Amino acid sequence: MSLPIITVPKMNYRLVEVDGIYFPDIFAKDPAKRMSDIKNLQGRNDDVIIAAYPKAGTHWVWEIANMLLTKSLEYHEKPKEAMMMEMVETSQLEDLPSPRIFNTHLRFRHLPEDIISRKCKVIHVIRNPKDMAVSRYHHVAMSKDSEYSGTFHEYLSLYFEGKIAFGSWFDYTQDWDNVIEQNKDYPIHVMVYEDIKLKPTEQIMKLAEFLGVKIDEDFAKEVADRCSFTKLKDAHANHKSHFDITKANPFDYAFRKGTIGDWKNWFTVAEDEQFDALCAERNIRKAFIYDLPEDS
Ligand SMILES: Nc1ncnc2c1ncn2[C@@H]1O[C@H](COP(=O)(O)OS(=O)(=O)O)[C@@H](OP(=O)(O)O)[C@H]1O
Repeated sequence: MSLPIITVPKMNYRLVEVDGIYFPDIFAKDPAKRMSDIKNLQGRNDDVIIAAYPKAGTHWVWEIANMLLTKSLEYHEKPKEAMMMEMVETSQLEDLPSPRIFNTHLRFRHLPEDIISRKCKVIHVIRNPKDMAVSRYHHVAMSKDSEYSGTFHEYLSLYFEGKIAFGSWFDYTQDWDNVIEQNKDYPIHVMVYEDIKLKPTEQIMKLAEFLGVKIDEDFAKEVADRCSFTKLKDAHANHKSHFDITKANPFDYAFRKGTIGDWKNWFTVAEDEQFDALCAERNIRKAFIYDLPEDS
């Protein structure tokens, strides 16, 4: 069966529509098979999944979770397979040592059935969607996979329409919101990028509790420090192999700026209003649209 394919203007890769999301055709020759292989992946009770829309801070949370689960402040060279579970053959995921921490941009319904039936812990990371739009634009403009040659404003139109990898932020957010609402007995811990940024120790303590890891506040402080933007960026500069896919500085898009509210430097007033109107139209809950107070 041939799947709908979308060619995105000024973007190197094409998007294949599989089960309601747009899958970049560079990740897999047969995206439908990849999605079905993921569904069939054998789980382990201590698997952890970090699920987030692109640019929510997935890799940051991965480092924090890894330090907590291993109770170590060492930087772990992230296995390529842990980058995004949908980016690699599932056979590579099977061999990873425990505890496996998988990153994904997929929806809850796409996750491995065995992992879900074991009630493995899921961390759902959210971030101000306007900042994610800016961050994603830089990613696609810098990555040699996408080599996006449009302007920020052209990209933002695609973002509003959802014609981008993994689909619309509005759909993604509503989908996860419904899942959390309807599966109250499933262990899903929501982390807000801005909260981690502003109160890292508190957020790390809460994550440790969710993961069932006993730590004291001093350890949480040390994890926060080791995972600060500057230190993580430096650490990853030494682990080049995972981020060597860009044509410019290979680390610029993975650890670009790490700030709250950069969208104000990029959105026009009209775009800001359009985005807010779409949020209202789609009944997106305020909790998903973090913003800085006016006077900050
Ligand atoms: N330690 C720390 N502190 C604050 N911010 C951080 C940190 N680490 C990563 N980042 C920022 O997170 C953005 C990348 O998000 P993801 O890891 O989810 O990207 S991806 O979807 O996996 O490509 C990207 O955001 P922008 O800087 O706004 O582009 C990264 O810089």
